[in-house]
Amino acid sequence: MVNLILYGTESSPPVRAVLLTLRALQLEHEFRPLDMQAGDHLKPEMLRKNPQHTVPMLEDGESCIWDSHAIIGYLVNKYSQSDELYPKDPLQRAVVDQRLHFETGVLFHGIFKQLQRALFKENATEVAKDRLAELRDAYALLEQFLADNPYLAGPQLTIADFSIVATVSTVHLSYCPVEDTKYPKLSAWLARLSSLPFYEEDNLRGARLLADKIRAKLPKQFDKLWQKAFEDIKSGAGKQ
Ligand SMILES: N[C@@H](CCC(=O)N[C@@H](CS)C(=O)NCC(=O)O)C(=O)O
Repeated sequence: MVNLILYGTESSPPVRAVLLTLRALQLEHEFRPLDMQAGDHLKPEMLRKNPQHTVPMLEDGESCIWDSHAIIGYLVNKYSQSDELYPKDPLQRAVVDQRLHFETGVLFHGIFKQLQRALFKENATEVAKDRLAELRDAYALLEQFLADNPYLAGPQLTIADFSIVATVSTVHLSYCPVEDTKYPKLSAWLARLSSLPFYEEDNLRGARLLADKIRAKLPKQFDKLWQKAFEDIKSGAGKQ
């Protein structure tokens, strides 16, 4: 009997990576929402469970595990009958791990968190050109990761796809659309992930929540052309 409790907020990309994994593995769990604005994650009982006070945080019986990448690997290792989502073969696993580290170091902490800090802590009203350039470089790398395969770590869906789609879909909907003409493989991959039956509930809904907050902070960057690109994407996003 599985006794899993996930703490977090659905707008958080790493939380959504865990939700996607739980769903793909059909694992029963309880989701305990935390109000991050109100500082729920900093309360003493939460700090005892996770001194780093980040979400997602997973409680499995007596054990607490945090960092989405550690959590999603753990879930497959412990609960999956098959190793498809996180292959045991050393080389295949190294490719998945590389993608997971890319998400942590480059996409999330290198780019996305910097943007969030600028917008929500420093009250910036534009995405700095350097930040956009870094993100486009990251998109170009992802395009290369997808050169020979439909998924980021090979011919089959893995936890690397869940981790990266949670962040990429958020920036795609908020300030840097994955344009089909520039990044055809990445755009097709996003559509492929979007067609998973649980994608809307476990990722898109939360991604939209956060993207709406980010876009509201960027009034100057939304001239008519820019706006139109987003309207097109938004209206098509649920159908992909
Ligand atoms: N690399 C971590 C990032 C976790 C993270 O920074 N989460 C944010 C929410 S998106 C958070 O908990 N921020 C609150 C804090 O750091 O106190 C992961 O993948 O779990």
